[in-house]
Amino acid sequence: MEFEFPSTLIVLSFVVSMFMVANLLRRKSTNSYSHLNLIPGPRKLPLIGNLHLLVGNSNLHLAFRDLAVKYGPLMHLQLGEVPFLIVSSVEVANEILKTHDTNFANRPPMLSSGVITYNYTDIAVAPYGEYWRYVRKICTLELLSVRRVKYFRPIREEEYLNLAKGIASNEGSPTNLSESVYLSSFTVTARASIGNITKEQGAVTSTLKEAVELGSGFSIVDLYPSIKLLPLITGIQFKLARMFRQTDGVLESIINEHRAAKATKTDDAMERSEDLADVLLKFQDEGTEVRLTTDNIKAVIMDMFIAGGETSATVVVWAMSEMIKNPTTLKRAQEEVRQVFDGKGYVDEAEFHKLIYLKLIIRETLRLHPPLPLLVPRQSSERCEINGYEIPAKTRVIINVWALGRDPKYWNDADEFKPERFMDSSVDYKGNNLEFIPFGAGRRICPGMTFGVANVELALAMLLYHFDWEMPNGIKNEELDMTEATGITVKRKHDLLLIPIVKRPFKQVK
Ligand code: HEM
Repeated sequence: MEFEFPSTLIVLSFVVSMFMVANLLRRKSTNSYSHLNLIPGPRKLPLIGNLHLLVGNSNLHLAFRDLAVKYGPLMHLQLGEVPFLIVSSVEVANEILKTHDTNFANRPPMLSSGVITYNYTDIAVAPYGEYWRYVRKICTLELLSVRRVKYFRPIREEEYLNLAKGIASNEGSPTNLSESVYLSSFTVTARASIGNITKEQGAVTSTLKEAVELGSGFSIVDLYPSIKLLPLITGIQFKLARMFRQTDGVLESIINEHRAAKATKTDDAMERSEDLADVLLKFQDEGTEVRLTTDNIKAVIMDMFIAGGETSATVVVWAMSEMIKNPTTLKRAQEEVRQVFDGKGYVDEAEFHKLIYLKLIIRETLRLHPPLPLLVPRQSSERCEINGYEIPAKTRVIINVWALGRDPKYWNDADEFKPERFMDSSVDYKGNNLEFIPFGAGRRICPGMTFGVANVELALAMLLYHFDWEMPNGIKNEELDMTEATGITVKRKHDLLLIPIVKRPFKQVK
C-alpha cells in the first residue's frame, strides 16, 4: 500500500510544510474541528500532527491499537491536516455503527477514489443517499442475495475445481497458493457479474488494486487536501490518470460487448443469461427512478471486481496459513471434509451444511485476519455527541475491527488461533456482535457477505479434500512466516508457497 508512513511520508511532509505555512498564515485560526482537541490523543507536532507516531509501523491497525491502549477507545489523531477519530472498543463502535449509524454512513472524499470511481458513483465510496441506495439494491438483488449466490453455484464449483486440478498438476513441487487462489476468486466474481472475462480484461485487476491502495484515505495527497499542487508534485495525479485510462478502457470494452450481445439476442434468451452488467444496462435503457449513466455502470462493475475477488481470497490464504501453522487443526479439518465427501468422491456445495468445523475455522480466520482491518473510512454528516464529546460534521472515523477482534475483554487467548472458541457460541459476523465485525456493521455493512463466504468455503473444502500440504525447503510448519503486508486489504507479506500431495484424485462429477 502507498501509505508508507515511514520516512518518505515524513520527508514529503516537510516539503509540503512550506506550502502549509503560507496556507496557515492566510487562514483564520478558528476551525470547526477545534472541539476534537478535547478528545484524548497524543500531542500534535506543527504541520505533521501525529504522523511521526506512525513512522516504522507498516500496519496501521497495530499502530492504532497500541496508541489506543494509551489514549483510550475514542482517540483523536491529527494526520497531516486531517483529524481522525480512531475507535477501538465495542462501546464506542456501538455509538458510531448503531446509535449514530445514519450520521456516520458517509464516506470521506479522497482524491484517488474520486477519480477511479467516476466521481464517487460506485457503491463503496458513494455518498450516503438515494443513488447509493439504488445501486446497492441492484447489486444485492442481482448478484449478492442468498438466492443469487445459490444460482452461481455451478460457476464456483467449476472454477474451484479448476483451481484444485491446476494445483494437482504441480504435485510434489512448491506451488504459489496465494497466486492461484486470488486468480480463481477474481474469476468467480467476474463470471458472476459480467458473464466472462478475457485474460486482457483480467489483467486490469492489478491496476485496480494499486488504485484502491491510493484511495485508502491515508495517502499524502488526502492528508494535505488544501495543497492543491501536491497531487502534481508527488506524481500521484499522473499515476491516477494512467490507471484511470487503463481501467476505463477495459470497462468500456466490457460494456460494449454486453451491448453488442444484447442487440443480437432475443428477449427470451437475454432473460436466461442476464448478468449484473446486462441488468444495469437494462435499467439505463428503461430510465428508472435514478438515471444511470454508462460511467455509473462502469463504476459499479469495477466495485464488484475490487471488493469481491481480493477479500475472499485473502481469507482463504490466511485460513490455510493458520492451519499449516496448527497441524492439529489442519488434520481435523481434513478429516471432516474427507468424511463428508468420500462417499461422492468430489466436493460440492450440496453437503456444506455438514462442514461444521470448517465454518469455525473461517470464523476464527475472520476474527484474527479481517481482510479490511480498519473497514472503509466513515464520515459524519452532521454534528453529534459521542461519549460527551462534540463531534463536528465531516469528521473522519476509523473503526479498528482488528483491535475489536483481539480485545481480551471479549476473547480468551485473543491472539491465538482456536476455531473451537466458536463452538456453541452465538457470536457471528453479521454485524450484531461488535467485537467481531469483519464485514462491518450498520448501513454500510458489506453487501457481499454471503457471496464472499460461499467462495471461501468452497475453496477451502477443495484444498482440504484433495491435498495434504507440506512446507517447502524443509521449513517446519510452525516456522511459517505470518508477516502481514501493508495495505487497505491486509494480505500475507509473502505469498504462501506450499507443496501439494494429492490424497483424493479427481473423479468425474455426476
Ligand atoms: C470474505 C469476503 C469479504 C469481506 C471480509 C468483506 C468486507 C467488507 C468490509 C469490511 C466492508 C466495509 C464495511 C464498512 O465500511 O462498514 C465491505 C464493503 C463492501 N463490500 Fe465486502 N467483503 C467481502 C466480500 C465482498 C464481496 C464478494 C463483494 C461483492 C462481490 C463485496 C462488496 C462490497 C461492497 C460493494 C462494499 C461497500 C458497501 C457500502 O459502502 O455500502 N464484498 N466489505
